[in-house]
Amino acid sequence: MPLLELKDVSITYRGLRGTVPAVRGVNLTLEAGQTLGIAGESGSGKSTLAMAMLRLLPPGTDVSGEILLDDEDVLSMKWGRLRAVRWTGLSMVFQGAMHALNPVYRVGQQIAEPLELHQKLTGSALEERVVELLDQVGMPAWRKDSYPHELSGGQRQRVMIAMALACEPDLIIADEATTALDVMVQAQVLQLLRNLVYERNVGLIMISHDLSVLADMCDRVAVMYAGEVVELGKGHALFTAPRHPYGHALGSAFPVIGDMSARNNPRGLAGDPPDPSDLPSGCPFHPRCPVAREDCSTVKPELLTVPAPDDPARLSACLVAQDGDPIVPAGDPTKEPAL
Ligand SMILES: Nc1ncnc2c1ncn2[C@@H]1O[C@H](COP(=O)(O)OP(=O)(O)OP(=O)(O)O)[C@@H](O)[C@H]1O
Repeated sequence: MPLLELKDVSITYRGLRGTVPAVRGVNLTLEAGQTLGIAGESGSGKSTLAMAMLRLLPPGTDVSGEILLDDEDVLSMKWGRLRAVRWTGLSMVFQGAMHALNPVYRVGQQIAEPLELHQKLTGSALEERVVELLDQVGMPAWRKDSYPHELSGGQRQRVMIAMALACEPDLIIADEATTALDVMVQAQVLQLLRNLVYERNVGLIMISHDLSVLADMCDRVAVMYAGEVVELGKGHALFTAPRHPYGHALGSAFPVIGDMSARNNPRGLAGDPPDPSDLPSGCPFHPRCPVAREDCSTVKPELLTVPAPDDPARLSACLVAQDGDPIVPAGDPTKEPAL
């Protein structure tokens, strides 16, 4: 049984300016001890999906489908159970730690809170655990007495990670958790997350704009476009041999670790992602797609198996790739993906 299973998850925001279908029909699974990356441009629905897993979306938002954590549907949990699950089952490290920490409490108190509440720790046992958690994220014990404004951005982010680890959750969702950190601290935090996965069999979901981090860290990566998963495959293979033109464009816009040709040929993608409340017909990517055919504007591609080297189970929602045709136009300056 997978640790996490998302079945046909769709999410629609409802507001004064109408409805926004931000996530549509997402199916994903994650096993314990595995890392799943979620990639995609800004607005593709990555954070919305993560917030739904913790049921943190604004009231009135429609969420359909199932989000099964250890076979228990997060969407139908009672409030008390959900509160416990948010720390002990899955926890999230948000982007922007400054806003997530409470400015009037010392960081040690903030790390202690879930431990008091959910693990009933008190006194010296509580203090020891706080210090141990700070140590795990590379911070000295005396930092427990600091206020958030006395810490650097990287230190605050590490405090957030210590809080997320506090109750030893089975699943951690890291949403751009390392993006704002300098390279050295980022490497430290990534190593910490890796250790948790390997040593404690934690499941990790990493949401990041930094594809080199995803390629390096993740067993599998889901590429999202306009609220849908358009490609799903093995971490590194997905960026070296994409099977969707959007995956290719994303991969060639960012350097992939160890692939100097991509580094020398960074290339952005023309145009903007579509407005989720006014999606194009057919494949939502077709207006920006360099290899779109006529039927791409009328036929909505399903997510089907399109094998790639080292990744026979790759899934791609692209009619061109599904027909075995090149997903990169002739003469494209970026590296042709291996066929
Ligand atoms: N509270 C909200 N009300 C209405 N629409 C929203 C709300 N939050 C997000 N959206 C819309 O939902 C879509 C998905 O947004 P989301 O933040 O999930 O994308 P993302 O891929 O995480 O982007 P980023 O990388 O910038 O965080 C966007 O079109 C966004 O404008």
